[in-house]
Amino acid sequence: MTYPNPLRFNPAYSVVKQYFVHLDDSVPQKIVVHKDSPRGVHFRRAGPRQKVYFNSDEVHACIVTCGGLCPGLNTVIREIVCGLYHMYGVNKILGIDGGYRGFYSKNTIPLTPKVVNDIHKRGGTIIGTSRGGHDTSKIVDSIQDRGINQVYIIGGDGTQKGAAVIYEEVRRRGLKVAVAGIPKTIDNDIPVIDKSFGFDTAVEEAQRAINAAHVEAESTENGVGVVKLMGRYSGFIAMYATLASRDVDLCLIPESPFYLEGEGGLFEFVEKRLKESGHMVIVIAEGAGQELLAESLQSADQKDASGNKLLRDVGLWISHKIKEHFAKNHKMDITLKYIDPTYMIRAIPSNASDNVYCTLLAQSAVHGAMAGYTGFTSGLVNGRQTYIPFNRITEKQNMVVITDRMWARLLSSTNQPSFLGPKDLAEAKKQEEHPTGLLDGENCKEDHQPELLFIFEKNIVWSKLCWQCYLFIKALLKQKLWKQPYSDHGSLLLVLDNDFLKGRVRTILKEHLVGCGFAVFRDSREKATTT
Ligand SMILES: Nc1ncnc2c1ncn2[C@@H]1O[C@H](COP(=O)(O)OP(=O)(O)OP(=O)(O)O)[C@@H](O)[C@H]1O
Ligand SMILES: O=P(O)(O)OC[C@H]1O[C@](O)(CO)[C@@H](O)[C@@H]1O
Ligand SMILES: [Mg+2]
Repeated sequence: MTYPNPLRFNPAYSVVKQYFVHLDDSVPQKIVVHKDSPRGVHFRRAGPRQKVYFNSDEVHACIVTCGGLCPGLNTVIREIVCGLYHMYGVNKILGIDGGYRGFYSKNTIPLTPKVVNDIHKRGGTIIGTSRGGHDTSKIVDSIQDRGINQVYIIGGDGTQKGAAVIYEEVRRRGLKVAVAGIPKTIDNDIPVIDKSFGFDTAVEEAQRAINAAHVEAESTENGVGVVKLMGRYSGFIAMYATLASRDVDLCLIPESPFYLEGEGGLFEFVEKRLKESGHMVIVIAEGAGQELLAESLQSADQKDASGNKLLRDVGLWISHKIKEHFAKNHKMDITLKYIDPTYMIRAIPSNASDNVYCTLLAQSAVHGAMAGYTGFTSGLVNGRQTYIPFNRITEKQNMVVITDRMWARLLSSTNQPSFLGPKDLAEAKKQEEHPTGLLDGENCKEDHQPELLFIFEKNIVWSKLCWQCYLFIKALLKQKLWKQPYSDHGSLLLVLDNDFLKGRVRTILKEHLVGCGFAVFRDSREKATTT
């Protein structure tokens, strides 16, 4: 059963030409394609439909926010409530208190346009958030018992995985419930979408910390300012904040391994830059260099309630290491100031452009749910609002591709080392002279014909590698993280003791190495597999 969309009588919208989105409208995921390449994945274009699946009176909606804070959460809540109320005449809207566990352990919070009127001016989330506590069957019981038929779930990669499970359970029970996600990630680590809401605000706020570090550094002789920014596995905030600032001399992100000692190392660069300019600023993403920390601090791995690895403070660690190096070698007297603005950056309200972005995401989610779509995340793809199936959002992580132009821009703006040795650079040059045509890491999955290859110790087929894998393996070799042997195959085996690195390695294995045709051993007893 469908109903005419009540928006057709809305004076604000009824004058818009072609206000309703055609059912067949779609948005391509890849916007730059070659002449003869296939059309690729397309997503449904978001927006109001001629017909809606829910009669406004029967809608009972709820909103939940999960995971860490992000600027704009309150704006999204506000705009879902106002969108449902003003555009569709829905007035039964509940806030779920404190994340997923709130479905079954807390009272709900009634939400009206009046309650949410001013909340976009505040940071945080008025309905609270949490990690852990995802009990699918209790959550869906609660949805069923309360008669909820639209569930709006705002959160990061973990939350969207949780939303996908809720959607499956709702389907299994045959309930008439729309499950809609809104992607939230200050780290910008959700794939497919152009960028996440709150990201611009975070980058803007990071400028204040970088400015402070710069002022401190340039006011003393050999002043070093270190700023730690968020970015568990993806260094986007650090990269964009660095590019925006122009005062940063060195940006370190999880995707680009580095080392401290010796030729081409970090200490050498710091010394050089201090000699040249008398001061320097280092921006470091919290997930950068975790493998180096793990080597020097042998403490047990800890996890948060959602199972995310708790990171060690890399900012504190690197500050200590730099001070220790210069003190030990009596090289020069330095003054180092460490600034950790991480929580300040995510606890603020969203800026003007993020507010508009949040409004579009929220309204798109509302239009989608009202039209009867479910199991989707509302997201901006190539500048267009779309509905993205959960599995596309949860299957991989968005990471900085260090062979993309953006990272190259950063390297050229900071003039920092790439942390590749002379031999690596010679290899890299060779690759440039005989390119495989796969300079964009993203392409390697599709363009390489997978064939079963083992990684032999001295015989890695470099020409088969995409740029990302090339740099990655080189960095691992340098850090001696490949361990011999898996003798019956004569192949190298990657043995990593540290959980964090395993996570990163797994992502790169999945995204790139397998795409480049490598066989991957899951553990020493398993057979090689190309999946
Ligand atoms: N695989 C999963 N299946 C079901 N629920 C999950 C899964 N992963 C995470 N969750 C749930 O999603 C919620 C949020 O997860 P998490 O704490 O990892 O934050 P997130 O959504 O990834 O956001 P952030 O950007 O802050 O990391 C938690 O309540 C957690 O229990
Ligand atoms: O201290 P919390 O709340 O667990 O959040 C820390 C993590 O959350 C994030 O901000 C993602 O939301 C990461 O950048 C960071 O590692
Ligand atoms: Mg997450």
